[in-house]
Amino acid sequence: MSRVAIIGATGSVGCFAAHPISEIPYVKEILLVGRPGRENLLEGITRDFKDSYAARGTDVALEWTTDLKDLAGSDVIVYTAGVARKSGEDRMDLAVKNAGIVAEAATTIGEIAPSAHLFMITNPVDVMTAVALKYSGMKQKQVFGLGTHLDSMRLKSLIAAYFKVHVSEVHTRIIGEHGASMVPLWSATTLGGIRICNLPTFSDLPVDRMIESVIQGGEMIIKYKGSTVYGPGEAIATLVRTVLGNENRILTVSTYLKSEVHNIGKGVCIGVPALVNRSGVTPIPITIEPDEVKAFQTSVEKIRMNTDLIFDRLEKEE
Ligand SMILES: NC(=O)c1ccc[n+]([C@@H]2O[C@H](COP(=O)([O-])OP(=O)(O)OC[C@H]3O[C@@H](n4cnc5c(N)ncnc54)[C@H](O)[C@@H]3O)[C@@H](O)[C@H]2O)c1
Ligand SMILES: O=C(O)C[C@H](O)C(=O)O
Repeated sequence: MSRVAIIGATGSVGCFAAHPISEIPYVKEILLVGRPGRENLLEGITRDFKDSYAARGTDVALEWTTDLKDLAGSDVIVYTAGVARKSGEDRMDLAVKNAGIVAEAATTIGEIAPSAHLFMITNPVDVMTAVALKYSGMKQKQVFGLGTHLDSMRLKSLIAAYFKVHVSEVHTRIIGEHGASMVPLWSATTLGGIRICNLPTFSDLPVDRMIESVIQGGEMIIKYKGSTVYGPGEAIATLVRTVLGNENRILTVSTYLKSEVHNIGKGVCIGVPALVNRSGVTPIPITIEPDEVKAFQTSVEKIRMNTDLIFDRLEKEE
């Protein structure tokens, strides 16, 4: 039975994620991690959750801490600490601020919990995954980010609604940046197992409008309600369950690329389809259409440039 730690647990997404994570059958302990000075808030959140566990009949031990040393023995560490964007900002605007926070924490995590899986949520998530990987010194398989999994779920929801089918009938994937340069893989999108491009009605599908809606998905929610919570929270729990349950699912997460996608993106952390199980995350080799290759190349270069800028800056600060 496993222990999951959530860093940034006083924040919107970290706090909510503790709820679906507590429903995962393999989870026996949850540790909520917050900053010193937030003790009362952490105690209040913990008491409130414990009431919900009693009401639901959940047998999970829940504790809180402000000391990263308590991460020892964690199986999965979900990292949600850092600043969130406000409406009108780009996720990349958070890179400098959050990189410093992530680099410091990742260094400690690598020392305290070197065999855990480190699962990054903090934005810009692709760049933060690279920072966490470098500064934790952990293995590539162990450090991954939510990447374009949430974007893929947003597209899945739009396609299901358009065709009036259950979401489970839709398989789709967005790869690349969790941001404006994301790349929808229509070539890998199926409805009831049939390639969507082979459906007579595919030409009517408002693909551009759908992708724009996914790109703007986070922005619109932040504009209307302040932060995205339930979508990312459930998506986080899916990944935690897949790892702890050794479920061998193929999910689109941010991971360290070698040559898996047309030899593009070596050394960059970005969203690609990956096998997810108890050993961690392994990107799977794929072949995609020429226009998708071109768009993925553009997305990779954007993330590579921003990651290099952040690494330079962090090195200068050391
Ligand atoms: N990848 C995704 O799909 C996805 C989804 C949702 C949120 N996010 C990102 O997750 C992060 C958290 O989002 P949120 O809405 O919960 O934000 P929030 O402002 O509600 O919470 C931020 C959390 O980080 C902590 N924090 C802030 N500055 C810190 C610092 N200097 N050191 C340590 N901890 C610090 C806060 O105490 C709080 O617990 C943001 O970067 C956001 O963009 C990513
Ligand atoms: O959009 C954001 O800033 C939050 C998150 O990345 C999301 O897509 O919900």
